[in-house]
Amino acid sequence: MQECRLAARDLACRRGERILFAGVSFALEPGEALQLVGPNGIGKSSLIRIVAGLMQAFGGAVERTGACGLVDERPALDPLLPLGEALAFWRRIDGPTDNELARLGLSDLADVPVRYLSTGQKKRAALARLLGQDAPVWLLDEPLNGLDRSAAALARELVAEHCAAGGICVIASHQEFALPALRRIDMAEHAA
Ligand SMILES: Nc1ncnc2c1ncn2[C@@H]1O[C@H](COP(=O)(O)OP(=O)(O)OP(=O)(O)O)[C@@H](O)[C@H]1O
Repeated sequence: MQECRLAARDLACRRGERILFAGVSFALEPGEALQLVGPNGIGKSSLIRIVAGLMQAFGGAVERTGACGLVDERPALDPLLPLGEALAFWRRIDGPTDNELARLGLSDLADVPVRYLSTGQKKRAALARLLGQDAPVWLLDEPLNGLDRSAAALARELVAEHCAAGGICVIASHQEFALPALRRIDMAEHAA
């Protein structure tokens, strides 16, 4: 696993004219995970996007060592391509990987265009892409949404394995995660 660290100092976020949150700080070392909790609209996804570098913070700073992989509701897979080819596109960039299709129970869907996949199958495909990416910092926005019980159990297992291997994970989720080194931030405590 590539070296990794992730820290946020006094982060604040503004969307439109509204300050969503302020004063969010954390520091994660290899093997540690952070769960963001709080009601709908409090700013969990916004915080994930700031940490991913997709949105500018209104205040504060993020320091990250190591590549990050993001899973949110928009899988980075070409909707027009069969799933196998859509993942192969990334494999050409990320390098060869173990058979992540099989791990996610997607082997039979390699020929199905991404746009025809169900919600849960798309989420599994996004997790397959994440595995292939081999990034030490995982940013997971509602990773269990749409997954059936066994796929949700697998996703939790993947997160636990990733942390056990020295990775870092930030998870925005309303579901419980049981991890040895899990911290929680209740975003409601930082609402501005
Ligand atoms: N482009 C935008 N301009 C203004 N406000 C926005 C924009 N995008 C999102 N918002 C608002 O920012 C707030 C926070 O949204 P965000 O998706 O970060 O919340 P969340 O905590 O992840 O919610 P959920 O639990 O429903 O996923 C919401 O009130 C949303 O309407």
